[in-house]
Amino acid sequence: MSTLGIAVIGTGKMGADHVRRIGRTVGGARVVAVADPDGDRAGRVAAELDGAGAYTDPAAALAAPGVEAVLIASPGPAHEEAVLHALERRLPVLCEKPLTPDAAGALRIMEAEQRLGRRLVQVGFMRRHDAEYEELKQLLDAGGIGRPLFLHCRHRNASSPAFFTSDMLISDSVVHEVDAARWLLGQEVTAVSVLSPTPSSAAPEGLRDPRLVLLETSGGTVVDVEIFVNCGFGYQVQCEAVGESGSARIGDGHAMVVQGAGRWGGEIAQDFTVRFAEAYDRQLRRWVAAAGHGRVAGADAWDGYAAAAVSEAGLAAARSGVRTPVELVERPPLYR
Ligand SMILES: NC(=O)c1ccc[n+]([C@@H]2O[C@H](COP(=O)([O-])OP(=O)(O)OC[C@H]3O[C@@H](n4cnc5c(N)ncnc54)[C@H](O)[C@@H]3O)[C@@H](O)[C@H]2O)c1
Ligand SMILES: O[C@H]1[C@H](O)[C@@H](O)[C@H](O)[C@@H](O)[C@H]1O
Repeated sequence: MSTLGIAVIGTGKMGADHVRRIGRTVGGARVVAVADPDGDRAGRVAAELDGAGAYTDPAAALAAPGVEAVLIASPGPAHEEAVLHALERRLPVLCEKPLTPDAAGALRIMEAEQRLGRRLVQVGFMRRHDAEYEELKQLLDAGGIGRPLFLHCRHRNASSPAFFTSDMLISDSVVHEVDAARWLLGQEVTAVSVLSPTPSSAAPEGLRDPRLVLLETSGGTVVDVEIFVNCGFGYQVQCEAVGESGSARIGDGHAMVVQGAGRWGGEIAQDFTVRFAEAYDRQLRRWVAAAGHGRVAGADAWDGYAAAAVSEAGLAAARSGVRTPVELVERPPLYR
């Protein structure tokens, strides 16, 4: 059986995790090159692989022998350049979220794809591949709880990395809920408001954590998102949909519940690599299968662009304290 040769750009936490998944749990693909400006890190990841080249320059990794597809797991601001290089080579791309932190960068990627006349870019919005999210979408699509009125979302991380900024609570974290809401509801987000309480005393100095983000949608649904990236106790991603005739909730965790000594309870995942392990596997398997045929199997560049436009409006709303409308360009035919 032929296998898809993948170059992985960025070998930090997520890139190294994807490399392990491609080797262990995803069939039909192999990593043939990795790139990271931190050459030691790239070298350590490549050393675990059979014959993969390690590079400090992403462009050199894309030009390496056997590269047929690209997985980008560098920080968000570096995504645009890497995606455009991959498109110049007509390579299918799985780009970690956010596609770009800003709408203008995502538009440039869409323009490059339109010049090629093909969609080659998939965005790593992995919740679209999570079994619980898929079940909720099926229920909503089937009208199982009637017209959706609210999505109540909670997104909590045990702690944030040192490089995390107040803007990233919106552009790097809430961007997941933006995509999930657009996908679950089949609607665009039209306006954003942000409320920021007095920061938690556990938040690093200067970080506006937590925040409450309100999204209004084209179909009149209201989505509230609590984002709290230093909650201390674990990784929690929950979503309750409330419709005209019922409600449905996902993300409560399904670990064993233990009762004893006047208490009952279970464990909370500490990290996204645990909570979304199966979703990352499924995302990779679907992408590998689709990329082999020049297709995408998940969020595309339009979805990446729409999410970036909502993030931009969210950042403006957070600064001004004023409800901010989302301006989208007309959806090009390639993405309809
Ligand atoms: N889908 C998810 O649940 C999820 C989870 C975590 C991270 N992410 C995303 O994955 C990406 C990486 O996040 P991370 O947590 O692994 O960060 P990280 O800091 O652990 O790793 C980033 C790596 O990219 C390297 N890098 C920096 N600039 C680069 C460039 N120009 N080209 C190539 N590599 C470069 C860094 O040296 C580092 O090794 C981000 O886009 C992040 O939002 C997604
Ligand atoms: O980059 C990470 C990742 O996307 C996680 O899924 C999310 O929970 C974090 O908030 C974010 O910082």
